[in-house]
Amino acid sequence: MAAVELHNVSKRYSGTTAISDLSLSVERGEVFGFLGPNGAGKSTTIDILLNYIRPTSGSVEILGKDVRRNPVVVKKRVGVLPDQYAVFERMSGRKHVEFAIRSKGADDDPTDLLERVRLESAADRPATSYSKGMKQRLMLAMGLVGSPDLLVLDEPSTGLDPLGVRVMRTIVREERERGATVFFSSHILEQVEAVCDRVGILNEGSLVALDSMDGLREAVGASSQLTVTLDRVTDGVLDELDALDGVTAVDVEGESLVVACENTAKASVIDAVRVDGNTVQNITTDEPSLEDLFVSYTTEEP
Ligand SMILES: Nc1ncnc2c1ncn2[C@@H]1O[C@H](COP(=O)(O)OP(=O)(O)OP(=O)(O)O)[C@@H](O)[C@H]1O
Repeated sequence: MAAVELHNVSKRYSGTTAISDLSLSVERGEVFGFLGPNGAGKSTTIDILLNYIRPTSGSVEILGKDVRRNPVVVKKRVGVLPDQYAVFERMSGRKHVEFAIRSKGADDDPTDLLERVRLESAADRPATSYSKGMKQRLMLAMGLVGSPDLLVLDEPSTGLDPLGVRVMRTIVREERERGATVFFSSHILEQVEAVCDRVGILNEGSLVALDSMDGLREAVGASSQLTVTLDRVTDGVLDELDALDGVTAVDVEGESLVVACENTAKASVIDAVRVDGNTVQNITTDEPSLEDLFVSYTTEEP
């Protein structure tokens, strides 16, 4: 049984399509990164899967239950770190956690939860006096109440200090070890890269990539750009490169050739440019990063 299933979900606001026919399945025990630039539709998707808003069409199942037909069951088994939150006036961090425990009918020890998010020394201060990162860690402690089967983290790294980023990563790993599923949304690839098993990239309301981190790395690593500076660029060199398998583009910049090619073709490129007795003066390679891949998926046709 999947932890999260979206079946052909669309959401239209007057004049705006926020989500378009989105289908997605997240397995139990998986840490899933939900990536996309601002306005891609991440929060809308999360609001639909948490049953905060109704989709225009399509349906959502969480842990095998339709969220519209079983809202209470779903709520009990899901922990959320929301994108937007406010703390209660005059209530300490500890009181916030105790409130969450009561609301969920759980029996967690508030001190344990506050220690997990490294707020033990500030636990009895009013939460209104916390920094943004501390408030976010407090919300995370509240999301962990009741050992949820699914933890939904909406943009969890915004506003976090380095300690907060470490706490977040540790907790995601601990939750995965416990067997929980984590659905982690972010517009920052680096933050999902460190913890996620699989990522989906959302752009303008549609999923444009869905792969394991390793799969994405392979896709990125499969091609690179070589810049080869020669003593002179001859027609013979260009003909040789044109004829090579795995070369996708060649640009001439003065005495340099900028060659886009598959990684496996790099050695042949270096051999080919030596035709006509040319001498190689310099070679540099430019490997695209996962960040480049994210940008390419979200700004142009991949
Ligand atoms: N209540 C609303 N009324 C009208 N349009 C909305 C509403 N909520 C979201 N939208 C639009 O839907 C689209 C998706 O917004 P959404 O907030 O889901 O994106 P996001 O990926 O979460 O962005 P961000 O990273 O900035 O939070 C945007 O074009 C947004 O303007």
